[in-house]
Amino acid sequence: MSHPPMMPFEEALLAIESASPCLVEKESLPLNQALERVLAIDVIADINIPPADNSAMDGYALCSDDWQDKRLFSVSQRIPAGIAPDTLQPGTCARIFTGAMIPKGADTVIMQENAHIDASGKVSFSHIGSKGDNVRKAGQDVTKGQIVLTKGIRLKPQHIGMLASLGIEQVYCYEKLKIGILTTGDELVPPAADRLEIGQIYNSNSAMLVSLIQSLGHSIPHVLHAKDNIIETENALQALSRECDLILSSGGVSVGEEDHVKQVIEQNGSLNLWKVAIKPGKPIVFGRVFETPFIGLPGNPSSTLVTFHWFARTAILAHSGERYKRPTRFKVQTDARRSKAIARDEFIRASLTEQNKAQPHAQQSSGALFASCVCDGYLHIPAKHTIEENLTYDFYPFSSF
Ligand SMILES: Nc1nc2c(c(=O)[nH]1)N[C@H]1C(S)=C(S)[C@@H](COP(=O)(O)OP(=O)(O)OC[C@H]3O[C@@H](n4cnc5c(N)ncnc54)[C@H](O)[C@@H]3O)O[C@H]1N2
Ligand code: MOO
Repeated sequence: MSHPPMMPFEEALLAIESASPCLVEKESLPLNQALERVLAIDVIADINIPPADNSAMDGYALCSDDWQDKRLFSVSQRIPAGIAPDTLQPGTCARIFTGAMIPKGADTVIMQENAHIDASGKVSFSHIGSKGDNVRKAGQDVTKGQIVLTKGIRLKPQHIGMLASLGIEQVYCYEKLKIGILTTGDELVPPAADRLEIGQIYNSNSAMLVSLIQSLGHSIPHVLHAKDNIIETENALQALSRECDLILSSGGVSVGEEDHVKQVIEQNGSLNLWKVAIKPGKPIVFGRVFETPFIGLPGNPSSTLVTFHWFARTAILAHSGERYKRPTRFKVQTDARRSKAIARDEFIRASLTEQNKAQPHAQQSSGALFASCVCDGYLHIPAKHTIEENLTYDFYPFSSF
């Protein structure tokens, strides 16, 4: 029996990165609801930040050319933050406070720790530093007309702060994606079931997929489960397609006659991707069913996790308008050795030692989820590579996803 060639990991990833159009519209949100939402427009500054030259210190503003050692200055005005100062009288200084506007005619602020006030209230300065010291120039942070935040970023607290400092209180974000989840399998019962009958296991992928999607900030209108038959699978996919922007499933995508997801997609949509050279997680379906974009992940829980991290997450980011960046990685060595090279890119669940070496967990079965609970991330062994102590490999911490 001949087997179709597997699709290389990198090729599958590129295909998903380039073929996932944005599926959602923009909505306007007040800043207090915009945290972790995806920005739908470029934000251009229509003011300078700071708007005017201002003092970085509590002290005295003067014209640096007027300074001489021991020269006495009279204090011609007092400038707290929030008021418009007068032009500085030549040869004088102004008492000034942090954040207050620098008066015209002054170019430098001397902090009060370096000022000496005599009995008559005149001030001299032991040293002045350089011209411009302690003056925060208008626009030094952001210049009017500058693109400050770009479309596609996920808004973090510092972005919200920046928007507020531009005077923006409503911002356009992409709507959340509505993602439907389908798990499949006769052997699965919900974790709430009292006890397992012979042959049964708890449905762990359902809760795991829900939380993976929650961690990306999207909504999950429906979570369904179908027994291993065409009718239930088809009904569930049809129901999900009515209310969701995207459907994610686990299980039923292998080659056995009990694997119905693939068949239902073939009859009611289209398949784009099939058998990726990745371990764990070879069988993946990427296509459309009843007009709705669909990603079918393998049912083995570790395969579900790995293929979610690499493929579903990538597609979800793109479909939700979020700019995609490959997960952060760093180079590590490993104590492990393996002279045999395999044809698939491997994502080995591994811990980092104090010497920053990756130590693979002993149990790497695609059905075994425990390793990913006690490890730090994935050690990536590219296809056709052996594992050797003196070579370096990419390590992807789970927090990168
Ligand atoms: N003859 C072949 N058999 C298999 C192949 C193959 O190429 N030829 N590929 C294997 C690989 S690799 C994987 S991965 C699985 C993928 O199978 P499916 O995605 O069709 O998943 P199922 O068969 O439905 O289940 C696999 C496994 O995972 C357990 N499972 C499924 N759903 C859940 C869930 N929601 N929660 C917890 N556990 C779940 C299920 O009980 C099975 O043990 O196919 C191999 N076979
Ligand atoms: O790679 Mo499969 O995904 O071995 O379980």
